[in-house]
Amino acid sequence: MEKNFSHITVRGVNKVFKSSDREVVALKDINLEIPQGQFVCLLGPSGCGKSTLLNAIAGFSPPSSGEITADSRIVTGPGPERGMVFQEYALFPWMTVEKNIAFGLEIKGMSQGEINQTVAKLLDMLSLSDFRHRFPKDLSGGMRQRVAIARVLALDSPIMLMDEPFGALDALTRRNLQDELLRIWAELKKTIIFVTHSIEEAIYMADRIVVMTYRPGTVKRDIMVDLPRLRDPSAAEFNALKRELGMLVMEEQQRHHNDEMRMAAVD
Ligand SMILES: Nc1ncnc2c1ncn2[C@@H]1O[C@H](COP(=O)(O)OP(=O)(O)OP(=O)(O)O)[C@@H](O)[C@H]1O
Repeated sequence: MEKNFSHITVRGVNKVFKSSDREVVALKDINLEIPQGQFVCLLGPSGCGKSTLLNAIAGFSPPSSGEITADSRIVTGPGPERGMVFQEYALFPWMTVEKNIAFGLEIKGMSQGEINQTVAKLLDMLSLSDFRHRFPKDLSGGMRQRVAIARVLALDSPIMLMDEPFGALDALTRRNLQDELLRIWAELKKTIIFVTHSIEEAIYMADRIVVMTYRPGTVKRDIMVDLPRLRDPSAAEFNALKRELGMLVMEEQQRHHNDEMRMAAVD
């Protein structure tokens, strides 16, 4: 039997949303092979299907047709090998930071000793130790997102799916967390699929950038980024790639705009 070396495969995936008066082809014939340990950014303007694709890989919303595998198993729903980090933190407001991180481990039935050890390691890794007894409402956006990342890391999933995780943060906090995530990724060798509509963020973070088209969502360009890390956003190569990607994204942004104008004329 042929061995599957890709950590995630997406084969011939289509997704159509149907309502009484219209049909939206959110994904059309998406094919991706993602090896273990790769950091992939899905890039494109609003509405090009980035979240739809991520949710299909997460198993939250199955494709209309096609097949997705993770760890060589067909995805039919959420699974422990895939952890998800959302833009909106998704923390339990009634639990402290350490309880939020411990929650998934308690569900898994881990012993209290092991839980304490894992939580302490993650608090340290994400510089949260001084905040362990705080509730989410008493944390900044950046700190909350650190807790959200720690929660997913606690489950030790080899695959992390991240939907605009830093989209709501100010520029400085965002860069800080980007650096933390790169450090954790290098240390723990996770496979990461990271949705963003920031071109700079994609170039700063990714091994590979998949640029998507607006309606139907297809793969417009699949680019390997081989700039040395840590990347310097002021470097000439960084900016050359930024210009190239800017053109690609702008074309899709324009299609989005034209579509909205057409819809407004019909309504
Ligand atoms: N539940 C749904 N029902 C109907 N249409 C949907 C649904 N979810 C998404 N869509 C449509 O599918 C297309 C892709 O949406 P999706 O949210 O995946 O795009 P995106 O690239 O993630 O955008 P954003 O950056 O704004 O989150 C859009 O045209 C959207 O309107």
